[in-house]
Amino acid sequence: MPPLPRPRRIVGVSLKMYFDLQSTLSYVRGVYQLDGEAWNARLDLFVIPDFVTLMESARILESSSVMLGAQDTFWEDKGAYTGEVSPLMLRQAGVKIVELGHAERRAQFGETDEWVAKKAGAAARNGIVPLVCIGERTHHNIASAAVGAAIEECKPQVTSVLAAVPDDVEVILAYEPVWAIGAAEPANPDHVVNVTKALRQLAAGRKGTTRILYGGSAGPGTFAKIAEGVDGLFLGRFAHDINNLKKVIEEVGGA
Ligand SMILES: O=C(CO)COP(=O)(O)O
Repeated sequence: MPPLPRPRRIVGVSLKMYFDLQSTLSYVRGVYQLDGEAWNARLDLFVIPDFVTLMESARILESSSVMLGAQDTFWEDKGAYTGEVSPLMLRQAGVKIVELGHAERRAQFGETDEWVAKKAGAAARNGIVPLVCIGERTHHNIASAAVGAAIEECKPQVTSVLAAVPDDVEVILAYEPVWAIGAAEPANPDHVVNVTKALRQLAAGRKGTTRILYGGSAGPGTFAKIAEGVDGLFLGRFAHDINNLKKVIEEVGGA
């Protein structure tokens, strides 16, 4: 099969719950300053702060191309759902991307593929790009077995989401092997390339853009080794130093 044309590259960071209010806003201001770098590198840049700082973050990023993301959403727009966050309101607040099904949410808050798919549908319905995190929980020692097992585990995570969103909307899939999150180093590059190539085939027939990111202890030096399989990186801790985010933007633009 001929290789599929590749979409525009994209780099972003989720702050999870690492920062307080002031440090979150100062980080978002730092990302705003990198808008020009991202433009020069011809890639999209996004930042995902917590819910509390979303409105203020939207104001900071207003005059830039940096895309604002949220860390989750509920699947209904309105109603008696105490404590949940509406995708309609996220869109009204300026959110362009919503992260769904992160491994931490799946493990600690019981997120299922079914919920993630419903949330992805709700995001798409509201004109927000779903960024769906997928990945296998355990790592097999034998490389060939590890690839096959990872693909098998990721497949239902992907297909349930693709079935829940219209074919012509953009979807971002973040391949984040659970065992590589919060680790010292990212997953083995061959493993990432082999798994993401297979995941790309699952979305091959879609009319909408599907971009595939890698996440899990990613930082400067990660992208070049896996560029064959992915369209960018989803960063965590190693982007807390904003200079690392700058380096990654340059690397992803240059690779
Ligand atoms: O989970 C991640 C991004 O969503 C990755 O986090 P770390 O890069 O801190 O491992």
